[in-house]
Amino acid sequence: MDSKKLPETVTNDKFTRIPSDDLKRLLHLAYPERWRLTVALGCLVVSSAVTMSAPFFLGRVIDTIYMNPAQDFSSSLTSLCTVLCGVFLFGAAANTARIYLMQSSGQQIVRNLRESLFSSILRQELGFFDRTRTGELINRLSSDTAVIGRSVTDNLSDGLRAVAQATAGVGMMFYVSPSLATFVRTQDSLAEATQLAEERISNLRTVRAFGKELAEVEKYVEKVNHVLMLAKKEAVLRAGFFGATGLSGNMIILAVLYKGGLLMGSEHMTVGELSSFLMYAFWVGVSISGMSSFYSELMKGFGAGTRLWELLDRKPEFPLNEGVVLRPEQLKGKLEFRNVFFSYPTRKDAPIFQDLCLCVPAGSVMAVVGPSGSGKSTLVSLLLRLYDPDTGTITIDGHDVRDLNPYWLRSHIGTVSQEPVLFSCSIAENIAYGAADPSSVTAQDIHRAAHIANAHTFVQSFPQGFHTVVGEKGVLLSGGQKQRIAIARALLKNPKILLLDEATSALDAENEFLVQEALERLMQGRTVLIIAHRLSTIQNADAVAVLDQQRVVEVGRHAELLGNQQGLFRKLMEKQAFLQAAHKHVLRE
Ligand SMILES: Nc1ncnc2c1ncn2[C@@H]1O[C@H](COP(=O)(O)OP(=O)(O)OP(=O)(O)O)[C@@H](O)[C@H]1O
Repeated sequence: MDSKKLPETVTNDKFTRIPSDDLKRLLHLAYPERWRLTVALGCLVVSSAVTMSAPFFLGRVIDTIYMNPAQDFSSSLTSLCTVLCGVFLFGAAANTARIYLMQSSGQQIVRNLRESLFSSILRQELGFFDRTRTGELINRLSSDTAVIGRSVTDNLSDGLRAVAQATAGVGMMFYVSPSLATFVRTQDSLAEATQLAEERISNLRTVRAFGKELAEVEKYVEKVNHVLMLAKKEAVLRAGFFGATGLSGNMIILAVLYKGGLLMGSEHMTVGELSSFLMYAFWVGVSISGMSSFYSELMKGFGAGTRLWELLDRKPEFPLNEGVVLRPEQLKGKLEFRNVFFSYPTRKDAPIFQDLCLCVPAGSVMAVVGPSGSGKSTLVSLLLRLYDPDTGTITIDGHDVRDLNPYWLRSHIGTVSQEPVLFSCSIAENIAYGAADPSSVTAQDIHRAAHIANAHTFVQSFPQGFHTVVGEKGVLLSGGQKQRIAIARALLKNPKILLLDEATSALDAENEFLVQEALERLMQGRTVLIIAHRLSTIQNADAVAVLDQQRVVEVGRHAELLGNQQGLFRKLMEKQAFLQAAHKHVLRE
């Protein structure tokens, strides 16, 4: 059968059958908590036994009252009730302990799951993040993990109790399968809505700048309406199902009363026996609905699990911490791109580089220029091994970066980008982030780096100095200030190789001078690849590489390249000079 034609059936099938591998994985998660869970199960047995014996003993109590109306039954009633009271207290204590143990181990399992999931997410190659939405990952981390945690503990214990209390009614469980498929889809659309909200909130400045709040609210409303529609469908199915089970429970009790009444009339049954029977019938009803909701909860667990396992098991395309580590004296910093062909994994049909070659001698400064979109930033990503070339090699001192340990590689490459990303913590912590071991960085190290990066004065002028918290992505700082913090961070890393992306945004003259001076200090004694926008940077570089048509079309010193009348570099410079002149002209008017 062609399974492609039946997506719905396939989805339903996936969630109505209990996949044995998934069951194993769920149980495996619970393994570290086995002792606590075993004690909890013991408590469950005790409390269930007490619960199940209650109707029997309560029947006895009723019989004691009704069967001996003439005699004095108060002493036997008192002793029976005292014993029962003790038994119920014991049962309640066991139940309390069970709930506590189940909940705490559930939380522990959720915690462990979140830890491994987060580390698995952070290990993935960048291409994975190009394809996967942030909101979806956040949803996996927060809600799916909690669903799974509940399904291995709370639900498992409730479920076991339900199974123990009623062996009948297994068939009823399968009633719920349609509502399960609906549930899984509800979760997915919720993830979509969350993703939209997350992206817009984190980029609120852009939303506000374009005055798009209302439009964004409309988009979000559309998504949550979809969630609501699915949730309503689920509610109808649930309502129908639980309404039906409630009705069947009542019908059972009515039938028992009718038949029991007749039996009592013919003196085949005592009133106590009938009461016990009724209570048992009631319990069977409760247990059946308990079992069905257990089944649906467990299925939710499997649904969430399937998505989580995928993420947990996903092997990153390249390793994080394996490969060759060079000795410090082996690392000189010579960079070479040899016949590199590259396209981004999400856009394989759009080649960025075709047969690109470029060599940067150790300790030299190479400025890269080229039209927008020519791949300047991509060169940086390839050197950092955020992506691998499709063919060709990239080497550092003759070693293919694919053979080098990516951790080691990145720890010897410093980067400062146009819009440096700072974390929402203090300035001191942001600077220390550059060091291999931030906890060993002293306040003096931070102050020294800030001095060299021309950041010390402005940081000290803040009331809280280096303890000032910079806000999400550093929004509380100006562009030039962020750059200088990023330079201080790169200084603490002390890398052999520097990859710089010069800011295009116009800084005021003083800020520009301070950033420029800090950058020059940072560049000293290192191999530098700089995406250059300023004429002074291009003029001072040891060589300039011009990117165009998916390759390096010209390399040479600034003066040499300008000498080539037909060259792209000259054209680019003329255009820039023209633009600058036009800009000045506009300003003067
Ligand atoms: N993560 C990505 N996934 C898919 N395509 C990408 C990705 N990043 C960049 N691109 C594409 O690759 C091409 C080169 O981008 P890149 O950022 O390297 O150019 P650039 O020369 O640095 O541009 P600019 O000067 O405008 O910053 C562009 O067409 C861009 O759309």
